[in-house]
Amino acid sequence: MIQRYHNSQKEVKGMNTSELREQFLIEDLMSEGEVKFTYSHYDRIIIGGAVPANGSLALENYPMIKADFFLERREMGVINVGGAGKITVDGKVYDLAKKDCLYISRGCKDISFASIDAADTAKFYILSAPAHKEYPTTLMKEAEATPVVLGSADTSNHRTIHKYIYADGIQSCQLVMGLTTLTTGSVWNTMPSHVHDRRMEAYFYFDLASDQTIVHLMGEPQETRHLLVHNNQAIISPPWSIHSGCGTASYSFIWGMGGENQDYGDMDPVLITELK
Ligand SMILES: O=C[C@H](O)[C@@H](O)CC(=O)C(=O)O
Ligand SMILES: [Zn+2]
Repeated sequence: MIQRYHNSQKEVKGMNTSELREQFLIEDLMSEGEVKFTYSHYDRIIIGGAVPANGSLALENYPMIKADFFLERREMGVINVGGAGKITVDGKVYDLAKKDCLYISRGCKDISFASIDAADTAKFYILSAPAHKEYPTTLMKEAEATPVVLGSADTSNHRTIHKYIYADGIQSCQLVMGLTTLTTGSVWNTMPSHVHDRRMEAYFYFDLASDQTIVHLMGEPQETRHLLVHNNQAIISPPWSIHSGCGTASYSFIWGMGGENQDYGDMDPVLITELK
């Protein structure tokens, strides 16, 4: 498990490309046969990926969290972005097709990830946040999440948002999670952009062609920086930072948050004309 500490706005203004990437980009997340985690000190979110191939991968305990087991004091959200897979939670098996989401309760001990077909592996994107109580482990299929369509072709940001874990969806202590898919030809996400000082956010980009890229914008609204992000990579967005991106082709991404509230609409919008 890799650890990433906080950075102040002032510090970030002075960073060069590699410093920004070291702090805010997670490049190596989905690796066949492995489970990988990054512990971010923004709201103590753990960001991870599990790609089981032949045989299942167990969720192990990590000395860094000083717990008896991973979810002793934590909750977890998982979304599959690959082929069909299954997650076993204390003996109960949940089937996750692509874009299905599983919330796993605090207190669950034996968790393992598996693919149905080793030639078309599942790719599980994982977020975990500290949790003060148990909420039921709940599976939500993509079709069960009410889609919200935003943007338009005129502004190249036509996209569909699926909300899974949030105040009006799967119940959790603090985790918020969902995914957004751009319509072919649309390339802009989260524009107009926003900040939410009450919550950090992480984006995980997927379904981007391997020879394409996304110019991800971060930073204070009047002090933006960019990260060139490739398929299956994640970014960490501090609470004071915008998080928005423009792809060289269409793509999807998982957004997830931890912090003060689970109100999806808690965003302080930034006018496009005020961005610098
Ligand atoms: O706080 C919410 C998040 O930034 C995302 O849900 C935004 C998003 O998916 C989009 O506009 O496409
Ligand atoms: Zn946001």
